[in-house]
Amino acid sequence: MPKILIIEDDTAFSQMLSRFLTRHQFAVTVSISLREAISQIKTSFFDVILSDVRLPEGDGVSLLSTIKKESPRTQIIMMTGYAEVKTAVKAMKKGAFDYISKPFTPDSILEIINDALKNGGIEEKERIDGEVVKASPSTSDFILGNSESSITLQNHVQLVAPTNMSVLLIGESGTGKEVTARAIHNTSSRKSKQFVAVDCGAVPKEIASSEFFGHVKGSFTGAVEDKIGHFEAANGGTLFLDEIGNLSYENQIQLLRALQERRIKRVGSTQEIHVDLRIISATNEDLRKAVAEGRFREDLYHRLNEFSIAIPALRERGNDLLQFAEAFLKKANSEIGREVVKISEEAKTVLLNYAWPGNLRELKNSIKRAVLFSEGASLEIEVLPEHIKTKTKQNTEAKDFSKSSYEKERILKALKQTNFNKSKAAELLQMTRKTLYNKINLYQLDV
Ligand SMILES: Nc1ncnc2c1ncn2[C@@H]1O[C@H](COP(=O)(O)OP(=O)(O)OP(=O)(O)O)[C@@H](O)[C@H]1O
Repeated sequence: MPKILIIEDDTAFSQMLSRFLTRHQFAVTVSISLREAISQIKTSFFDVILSDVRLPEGDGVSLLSTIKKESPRTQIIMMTGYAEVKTAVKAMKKGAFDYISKPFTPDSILEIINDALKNGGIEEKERIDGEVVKASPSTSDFILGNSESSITLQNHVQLVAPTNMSVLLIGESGTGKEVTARAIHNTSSRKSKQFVAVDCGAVPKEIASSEFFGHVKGSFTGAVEDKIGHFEAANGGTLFLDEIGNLSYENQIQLLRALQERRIKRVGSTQEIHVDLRIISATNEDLRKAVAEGRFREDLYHRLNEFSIAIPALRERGNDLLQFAEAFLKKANSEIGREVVKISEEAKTVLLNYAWPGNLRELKNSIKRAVLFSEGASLEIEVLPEHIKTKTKQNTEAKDFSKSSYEKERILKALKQTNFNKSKAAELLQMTRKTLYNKINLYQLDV
């Protein structure tokens, strides 16, 4: 169960928030002062800290460096009043994950927490900790697009969704593989059952069996209670295996066996459990190459790849980019309480001229930041990040980001620029830290 620390001196508000988050299966601790919060952080680990900006003993931003030092994996979300946006921006520059303006809606706080957990490499939405939380089928935000590549994508999704075929989604980071997997699940007959997403790169090899198949109490040190695994959690529904290429060879064998037999055993148990699930997996590397190099089992590759879908890079989606940008603008407005109603023509030209190596995720983040810096009702060129204005498709030339040599070079450069601070490098590269760690492993970078 993800752990959240709320730092807030308004006790009525913190109690209400605490009750709400507890109902949504978070383990919540509340601190009413900075001093109390510091002692909590020193003694316990929190996945996410929600801190008020203004606290009686000082500003919540001053806590950031202590948190980053004591617990670098913890994601911090600042809660602000409308007048405190500048402080929030300062907090984000100092490493806070995001901020939210008070008053906020229950949906928006849940969404930011989910994003923060994802950023920290924790799969939250369908977390499995003795109990299963149903994924919310959020297709309402899903944008189809009108470009040829978007239409082909849509046709493939429609075609394969009603079947039981295993689907392999192939695309660069941030192109929307997880969103597509959810769309397939939500259009399938399994939609009323669980969609469970697992980041295979984040599952430590040693405990992968327990993560996938569960365990019984006492089966190993640390198995203090019975736990169901991802397979059982997704029973009847869809299991989404993200970054499948990162699964160790040994774990590939276990996965293949479970898929062939459609039966699993919890670690430490002899009882077989029948599982009926659909597998959707995703990769941003060429798995055929991994097979040829002996890093990925061919039999598993064929089992996962009954149908493959290439998710187009944003630069291949033509003017759909503006449709995405406008939808992200609306979303950012509602999340951060702004009313930027349009994107200026000059800013649109800049957006269309940039190559977007980080794809939709990079566009979404750039629009959100631009909304944050916008002062009027129109998003102007000035609030767009500098590199977007200078690095156009033309001067990025044919340096296709999907080509690993270019990507590796870019990652190394960003790491050097940030003095090997991975959070900052990930920010610069417009990718999540999780993706950066995966890529460091993939390219075997010694950093
Ligand atoms: N069709 C879409 N409509 C609206 N938003 C989208 C769409 N596709 C992707 N997004 C947004 O783009 C971002 C990246 O999407 P997603 O996480 O699915 O990408 P991914 O390819 O799985 O990334 P990674 O390889 O890094 O795991 C998310 O914020 C998602 O909400």
